[in-house]
Amino acid sequence: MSDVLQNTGGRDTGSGRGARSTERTQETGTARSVPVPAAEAPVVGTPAPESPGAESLAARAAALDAADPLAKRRDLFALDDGVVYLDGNSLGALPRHVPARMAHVVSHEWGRMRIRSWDESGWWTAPERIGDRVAPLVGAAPGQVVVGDSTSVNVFKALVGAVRLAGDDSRDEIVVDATTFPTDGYIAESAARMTGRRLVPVAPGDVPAAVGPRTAAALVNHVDYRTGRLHDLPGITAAVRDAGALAVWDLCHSAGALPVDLDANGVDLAVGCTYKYLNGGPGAPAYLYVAERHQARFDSPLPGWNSHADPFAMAPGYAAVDGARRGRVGTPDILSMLALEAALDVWDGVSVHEVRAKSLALTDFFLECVRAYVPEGRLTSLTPTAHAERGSQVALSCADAPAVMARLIERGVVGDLRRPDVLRFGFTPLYVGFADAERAARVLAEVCAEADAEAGVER
Ligand SMILES: Cc1ncc(COP(=O)(O)O)c(C=O)c1O
Ligand SMILES: Nc1c(O)cccc1C(=O)C[C@H](N)C(=O)O
Repeated sequence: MSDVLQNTGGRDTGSGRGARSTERTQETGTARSVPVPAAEAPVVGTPAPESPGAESLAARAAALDAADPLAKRRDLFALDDGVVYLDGNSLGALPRHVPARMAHVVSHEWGRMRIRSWDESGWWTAPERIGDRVAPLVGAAPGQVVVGDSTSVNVFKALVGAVRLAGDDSRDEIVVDATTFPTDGYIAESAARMTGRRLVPVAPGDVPAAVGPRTAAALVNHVDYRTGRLHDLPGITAAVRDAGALAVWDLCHSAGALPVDLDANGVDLAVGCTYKYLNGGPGAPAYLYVAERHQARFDSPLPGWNSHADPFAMAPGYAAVDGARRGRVGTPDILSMLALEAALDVWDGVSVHEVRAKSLALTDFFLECVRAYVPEGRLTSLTPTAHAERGSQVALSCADAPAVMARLIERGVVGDLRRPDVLRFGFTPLYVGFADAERAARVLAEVCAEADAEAGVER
């Protein structure tokens, strides 16, 4: 391979790691064994002379940043100048204005208004109001997205709801993305058992061939959390629907990073989190999309009182409310929900297409810098080079990934580790710039060289 990086295009590297068994041993976003970076830990400020081409790449980065229409958005976020934050695909950064907004919510709406806030501060309608703020970011017309609960819980609602919408008992299979983030796989397995269906795990690319008259629903991740591979949402959705089944998408790693176009692609149901590219904060509520055409028949497996047509009647029998609100369950987590609502302000005036263009330029440039700085064969890229197959993260693998990520974080380049050997770098176009990408690659090269020197490896 002539490339400095070997590229496995996001496919299994053949190292004997079954996707499932690896995924079941995931650690928290920043590997627990990795020291938390000091907020002020500086990154090397000037190009290291020994890095080939560093000066020209640094100059190119400066020019790209100067021409970047989104560059100013970074000022909206609380970030440390000396740190390159490439972990927004695990936890998005804090928009600066959120603490003051939350101080008002806590001291005034909760502290002074107390119970009146359910009506007068708009708490009761927050799930659907904020759903309508998320909707344009995922290409949905208003009235189809409701915010609340975790992604895991919404996967359950969406998948069981999809099987019920499919109706026909002869549709006795649920197809699931075999490379999925584990929670979706666990819940799909449970949903299959509960609904008396057989679970059929297949790679996303094989879903069109796997669906047929026996398929009730297919659950697929839009972007693979480990490799950063972007799956073909339009093509897979069309194949699933042509088979008479329902397409359910997990958008955790795509919403806020690239256009999703749920309505235009005829997606049936979708879920996603808001704490990654949407910057809603740790544990921010997730969302559920139910296409309008399905809403009247959507039969939630969690019919709590918040989705009752007349919740305050407190009637013993359940009667579902109309619309996206049917996806609600119980009392929403108002503080997290209002933090998310405030955080979404950073999207005002931003086009998702502009974000996508910058995301691709950033990941291209990062890969170019890694190729220039890191000796050939030291790292293997798991992220596809084709734009049509790439999300907004770069995943690089090497045998000593845990030690490499620990050193990177010590030096202020914050990515994360997915055991056993994946270094993940998330590029969040609203606050990551080209100079960040160049610095991250340069520090990565230094760290790899140090680790090699200590291990007595010559390249
Ligand atoms: C693709 C995907 N789905 C689901 C989840 C988990 O969702 P939650 O823990 O918020 O329920 C994550 C990340 O945590 C994820 O990356
Ligand atoms: N949700 C997380 C958490 O509560 C702690 C640490 C990490 C996370 C994550 O979101 C992990 C993430 N979904 C991933 O892609 O690996």
